[in-house]
Amino acid sequence: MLIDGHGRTVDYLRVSVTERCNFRCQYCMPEKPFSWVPKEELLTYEELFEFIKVGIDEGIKKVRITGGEPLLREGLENFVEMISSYKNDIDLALTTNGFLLEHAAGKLKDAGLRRINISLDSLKEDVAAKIAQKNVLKKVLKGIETAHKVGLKIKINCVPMKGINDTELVDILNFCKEKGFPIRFIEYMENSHAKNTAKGLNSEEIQELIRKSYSFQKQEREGSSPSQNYKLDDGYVFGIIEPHKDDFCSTCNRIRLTASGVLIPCLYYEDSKSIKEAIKEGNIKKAAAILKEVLANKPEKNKWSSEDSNETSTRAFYETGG
Ligand SMILES: Nc1nc2c(ncn2[C@@H]2O[C@H](COP(=O)(O)OP(=O)(O)OP(=O)(O)O)[C@@H](O)[C@H]2O)c(=O)[nH]1
Ligand SMILES: C[S@@+](CC[C@H](N)C(=O)[O-])C[C@H]1O[C@@H](n2cnc3c(N)ncnc32)[C@H](O)[C@@H]1O
Ligand code: SF4
Ligand code: SF4
Repeated sequence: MLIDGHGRTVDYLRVSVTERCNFRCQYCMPEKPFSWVPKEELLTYEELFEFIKVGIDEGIKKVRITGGEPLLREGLENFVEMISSYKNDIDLALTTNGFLLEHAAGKLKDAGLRRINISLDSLKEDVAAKIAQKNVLKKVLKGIETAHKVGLKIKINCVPMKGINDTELVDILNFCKEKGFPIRFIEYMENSHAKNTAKGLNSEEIQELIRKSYSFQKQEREGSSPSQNYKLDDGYVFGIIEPHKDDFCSTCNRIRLTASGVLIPCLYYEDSKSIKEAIKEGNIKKAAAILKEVLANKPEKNKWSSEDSNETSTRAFYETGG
C-alpha cells in the first residue's frame, strides 16, 4: 500500500501520454507553448508501462490516461491493452476532449478501456469554438455518441467561465441528464499558462445558476473523489469540483506521471522528480524508491484554497494532465 507523508492512501495514478493538444482552451493552453518536449525525450508506451507496473504492484488501483490530448498519441489502444491485460480489475479510464473519439472509441473499448471522461464546455457551436479556439462541437458530440454506443461509461467535465458559457450550465446539465451521463462542473483553477482574462465561476455561483431550474441536495462526500455531488429531486446527480475549498485535498489519493517520466505529487506545485533514468536502466527498485520519496513529500494541500484569492499555479494543466 502507498501512504503519503500526511497519512493518505495513494491508489490513483494519472498518466499524461502527451502535452500536445489539438485545442487551445482559454483556461488551459490558449497559445501554443514556445516549444514542445521533443518526441525523443518522451518515454515510450513500454517504458511508461514499466512504471505503471511498479505502481500497480505497490498498490495503485486506478489508472487514468490523460494529456494534453491523449488521442493525439498514436497507438493509444496498444497502451490501454498493456495495462488492462496486466491486471484486469484495474479501474482504467481516459480523459479526452472527444474530438478524435469517433474513430478511436471502438478500438479503445476492445483494448480494455472501461470509462471515459469527456470535456464539454458548451452546446453552442460559436461558444465552444471561442473556448477551444477551433470549430469543435460537432466532432466532440459525435465522439460522445460513438463512445456511448460502444459501451464506454461516460462522465462529462465542464469548466464554467464568466461571460462565456455561464448562461448555458443548465442546458449542458439537461443534455447530460437526458443521456444518463454524470456531469461535473470544475471550478477554474488559476494558472499562469491560461489566458489572463479567464475568470471561472465558484461552486456557489454554479449552484445559484442551477437552482434557478432545479432544487437539489448536497450529498455525503464519496471516498477520495474530488467531486462534491448534489442530487436533484428526480435522483440525477451532478458534481462540482471545488479546489478552492479548504477540505478538498484532505482525501487526495493521487499522483501524476508526465509523458517525459516526471512524477508530480500535486497539481498545484512545481515539485517533481524524474523516474526516467531508473526506468531506462530497468532499475525497478530505484523507480519504486523514487515513487515512495515523492509520496513522502506530497504537499498537504494546494494554494488555490488559501485566503489569498490571487493564488495562481505555475504548473501547466496540459503537462500534468489535469
Ligand atoms: N485541484 C485538483 N483538481 C483535480 C484533481 N483531480 C482532478 N481534478 C480536476 O478534475 C478534473 C477532472 O478530472 P478527470 O480527469 O475527469 O478525473 P477524475 O475526476 O479523477 O475522474 P473519476 O475517476 O471519474 O472520478 C481534472 O482535470 C482537474 O481539473 C486534483 O487532484 N486536484
Ligand atoms: C488538461 S485536460 C487533458 C485531457 C483532455 N485534453 C481534456 O480536455 O479533457 C483534463 C481536464 O483538465 C481540465 N482543465 C484544464 N485546465 C483547467 C483549469 N485551468 N481549471 C480547471 N480545469 C482545467 C479540463 O477541463 C479537462 O477536464
Ligand atoms: S483542456 Fe484539454 S483540450 Fe483543452 S487545451 Fe487543455 S489539454 Fe487541450
Ligand atoms: S490540489 Fe494537490 S493535494 Fe489537492 S487534491 Fe489536487 S493533487 Fe491532491
